[in-house]
Amino acid sequence: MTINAPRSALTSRQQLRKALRERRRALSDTAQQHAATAVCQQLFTMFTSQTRRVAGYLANDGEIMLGPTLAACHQQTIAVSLPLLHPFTGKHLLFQNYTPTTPMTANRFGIHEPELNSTQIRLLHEHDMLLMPLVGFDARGNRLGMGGGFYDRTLAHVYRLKRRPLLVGIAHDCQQVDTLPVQSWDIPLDCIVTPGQIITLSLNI
Ligand SMILES: Nc1nc2c(c(=O)[nH]1)N(C=O)[C@@H](CNc1ccc(C(=O)N[C@@H](CCC(=O)O)C(=O)O)cc1)CN2
Ligand SMILES: Nc1ncnc2c1ncn2[C@@H]1O[C@H](COP(=O)(O)OP(=O)(O)OP(=O)(O)O)[C@@H](O)[C@H]1O
Repeated sequence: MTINAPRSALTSRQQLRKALRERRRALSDTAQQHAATAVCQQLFTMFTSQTRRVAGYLANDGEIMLGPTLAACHQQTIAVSLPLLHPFTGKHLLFQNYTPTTPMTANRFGIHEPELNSTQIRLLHEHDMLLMPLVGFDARGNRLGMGGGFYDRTLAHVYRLKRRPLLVGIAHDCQQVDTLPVQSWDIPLDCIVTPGQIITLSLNI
């Protein structure tokens, strides 16, 4: 598939990404800890007795930490997966089962990910919820990520699945902007969770 976008749209996306990444990196440790706890509480209002497996991430670059959420999932026997960069394409993500004893390794961005173990890979449809770190978002559910297109490529066919995970963006409130330029390849989110709000965008919730 060839994906084209006007140069002006790409530039403003890049400028916005830089500004919003600086904004979240500027948050204090205390603000980060409050955010992590608040998001954990928000997410646990969304989990149900049917929630069996959630894909998270290990925070990087000022993203909201999911430590409290993943620990609470572990306690409540909700299985957790983490993303790892696809070893062959390098452009997609795989999701692998994660427990506190999983061997980890740093990927090419310095983010820790599970060491590849094919028996522990979990497919998209095996997840009830995918928690995706956002660089920016708007109230309509448009999302800006790190710019690698990893989530967009990985989720390109998610709507064709018979059973699919809820797509939940996680961000600080200060990452909200009025309107984000939309790209043709963007995958709409079902919901955005911040420490201060839950924005519901689809009827699936
Ligand atoms: N915590 C976390 N894990 C994640 C993601 C994420 O956004 N957050 N990803 C979501 O996609 C994937 C990794 N994607 C990333 C894309 C760009 C950069 C990044 O820092 N880029 C640098 C340039 C780095 C380089 O090329 O050496 C930069 O833009 O400054 C990091 C991760 C998989 N794991
Ligand atoms: N389905 C796809 N197939 C091929 N390339 C894609 C696809 N989706 C996105 N891309 C490419 O990925 C690049 C980054 O996209 P974009 O700026 O939307 O990143 P992002 O949404 O911030 O990143 P991410 O998905 O990693 O969070 C774009 O250059 C785009 O061409």
